[in-house]
Amino acid sequence: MPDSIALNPDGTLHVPDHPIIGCIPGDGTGPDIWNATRPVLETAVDTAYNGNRQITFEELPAGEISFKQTGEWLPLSTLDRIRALRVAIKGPMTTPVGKGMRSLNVAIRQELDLFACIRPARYIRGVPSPCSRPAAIDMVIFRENTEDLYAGIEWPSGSDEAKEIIDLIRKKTGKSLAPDTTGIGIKPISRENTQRLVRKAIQFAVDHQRKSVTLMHKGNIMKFTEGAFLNWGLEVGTTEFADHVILEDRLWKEFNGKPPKGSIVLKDRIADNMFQQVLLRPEDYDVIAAPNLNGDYISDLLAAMVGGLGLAPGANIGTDCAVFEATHGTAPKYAGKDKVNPGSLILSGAMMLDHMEWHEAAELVRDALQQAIAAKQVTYDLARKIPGATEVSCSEFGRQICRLMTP
Ligand SMILES: NC(=O)C1=CN([C@@H]2O[C@H](COP(=O)(O)OP(=O)(O)OC[C@H]3O[C@@H](n4cnc5c(N)ncnc54)[C@H](OP(=O)(O)O)[C@@H]3O)[C@@H](O)[C@H]2O)C=CC1
Ligand SMILES: O=C(O)CCC(=O)C(=O)O
Ligand SMILES: [Mg+2]
Repeated sequence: MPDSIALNPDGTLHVPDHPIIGCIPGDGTGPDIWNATRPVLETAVDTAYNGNRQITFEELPAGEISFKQTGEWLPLSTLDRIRALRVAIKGPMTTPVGKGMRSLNVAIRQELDLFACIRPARYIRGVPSPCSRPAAIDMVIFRENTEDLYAGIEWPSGSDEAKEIIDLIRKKTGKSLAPDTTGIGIKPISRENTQRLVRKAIQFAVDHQRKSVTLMHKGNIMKFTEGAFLNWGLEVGTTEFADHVILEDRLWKEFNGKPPKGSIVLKDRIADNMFQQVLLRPEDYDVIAAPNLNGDYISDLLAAMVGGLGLAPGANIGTDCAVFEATHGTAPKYAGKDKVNPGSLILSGAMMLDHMEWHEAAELVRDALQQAIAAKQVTYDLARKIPGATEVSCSEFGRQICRLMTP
């Protein structure tokens, strides 16, 4: 009988052999990539466990489809059901620009307190990359997922609230802002939310024998938000992980730049420099911990470095539940055309299987995806850059991965 995933008293997951997992197909190209991904995950589980394990996907309403059917963009019942099921996978959802409702994707993360957005960027052989040494790219972003400018505290120019804040700023700082044309946005960054994110990033580095964790911030300019992110992050590293972590100045003073075996170098980089560093010296960067906006920006850059958004997976992880989703958005111009690369959601599904400790199935998915790329039967985004490649549709790419997994 299908059953929900539960939490053990120590916080680990208890996954039954027939778990129910929530799924939200999403908007735009979301249904295309979800329809290609679902059979891949089902086939992987069936093959890895000889039919003894099976996922039942339960579709949950959210986004445009939900609004048309129920009048609600993100029903509370969907959030409750994800809480109860503990694990879900979703396609992207549309957010209007400069007007309209706030992001449903961000709302899911905030409402479920999925505080860590984890986005690996690892080069897959055969994928075209704009970088000269793509094989050196193996980074994992830990993006704070609940606060920063994404908190959604903002007022439009000319509103009473904006004028009130502008008055307050004038009184407190003596600085005049143009009262009628200035829009106001608030950037909250807290010690608690920073430290739980950085803690998770360093713990990941310890558990996976990674070489460094880099705190990416703009603390020279935004001293009490991004600068505080750095200070609070360093505090976690140097107190809670003192046995593992070594700071860069000590690394050079005492070890001539060569980290002692088993240590994790805790670095910090100002955000603008960080963009050129990862491009020019990818081997020097490993785990990256960043506030929400920096994490969003660097995610798409790292995705481009390993082949584009079509191959960029992600996970939103909290204490009680987790929601897996691609890094990219709805790519609306391709919606319903069965064209885009489902690889990003397929690899997010592999992360989900790892999260459930179904590593054999996760490995099958990753291996088959690599084989499909090696066979040069790929979607448009890769086909346009791989000499001699044949373009296949989104669904065909998924079917090909299924075939490659089937004995
Ligand atoms: N988590 C979420 O649900 C997210 C939602 N969004 C939302 O999505 C909407 C569109 O955002 P936009 O800025 O255009 O960004 P998108 O990520 O949707 O698309 C940008 C470009 O990336 C490429 N791309 C995206 N997905 C794929 C894929 N699966 N396979 C191959 N290439 C892909 C395409 O490039 P090319 O044109 O070169 O083919 C596409 O035009 C917005 O409403 C935004 O708010 C955005 C990000 C995340
Ligand atoms: O929610 C959105 O519309 C955009 C979110 C986004 O870009 C991201 O999470 O990477
Ligand atoms: Mg983004």
